[in-house]
Amino acid sequence: EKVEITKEQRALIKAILAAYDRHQIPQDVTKKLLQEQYSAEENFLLLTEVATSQVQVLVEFTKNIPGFLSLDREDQIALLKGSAVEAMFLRSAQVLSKKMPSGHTEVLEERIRKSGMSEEFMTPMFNFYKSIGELHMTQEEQALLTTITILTPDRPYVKSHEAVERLQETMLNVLRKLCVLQHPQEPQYFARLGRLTELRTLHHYHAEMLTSWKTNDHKFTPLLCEIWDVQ
Ligand SMILES: CC(C)c1onc(-c2c(Cl)cccc2Cl)c1COc1ccc2cc(-c3cccc(C(=O)O)c3)sc2c1
Repeated sequence: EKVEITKEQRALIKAILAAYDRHQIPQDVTKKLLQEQYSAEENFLLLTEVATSQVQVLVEFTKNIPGFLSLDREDQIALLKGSAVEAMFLRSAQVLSKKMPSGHTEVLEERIRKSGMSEEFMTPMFNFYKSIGELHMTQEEQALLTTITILTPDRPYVKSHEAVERLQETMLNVLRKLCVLQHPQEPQYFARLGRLTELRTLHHYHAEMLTSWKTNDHKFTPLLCEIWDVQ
């Protein structure tokens, strides 16, 4: 049967896309990735700076997700803490899969590979980046996928599970229709997007990455310590 996007769903896509485009890491932060010299310390510091800026951007973006601010306040925090790593994998994946004209791709890959991270995380991380690159997501799909990741009901300490689930379901319905309309040649496309739940295993790896950095006495910013419960 014909897939129709309703007026409300179109308004939802417009609001989420506008928020996604409006909240970006400032140029002066991302420009440093291109300029500063290379060393494990410098790379780690730059990645920490960009990640911190990305969290600030993520908080602003999340506040513009229709319905998010009407959730219980503690649940809003729990959703942000629970999804930050996954949202940042998605964002850095856009950069690494040459989706961004900014020319950061090679530089970012180099700095991530040489940031003092244990080798064992490189393979799963760059496999994920490769699978994202092969999806050729549109801007709307990226924005909606980030929104759906943030609105995952089963994060630690979320109390009103149903309220979050209802919001996420609304967004999933829109994304499902978008995928059919924007990738008619690939009926499995939405299912492939769903397989990004491998994001969760990356989240698990990331917790170990943080520990390995910490044991090597790497410092994080107060915001990252708060959102990742480190220190
Ligand atoms: C604290 C730090 C050492 C760290 O710990 N774990 C991770 C991580 C790593 Cl490695 C990989 C995945 C996820 C995480 Cl969370 C990080 C670095 O995380 C980030 C987070 C966001 C972004 C956005 C970027 C970016 C570049 C150019 C342009 C743009 C743009 O949006 O224009 C964005 S780079 C970048 C690096």
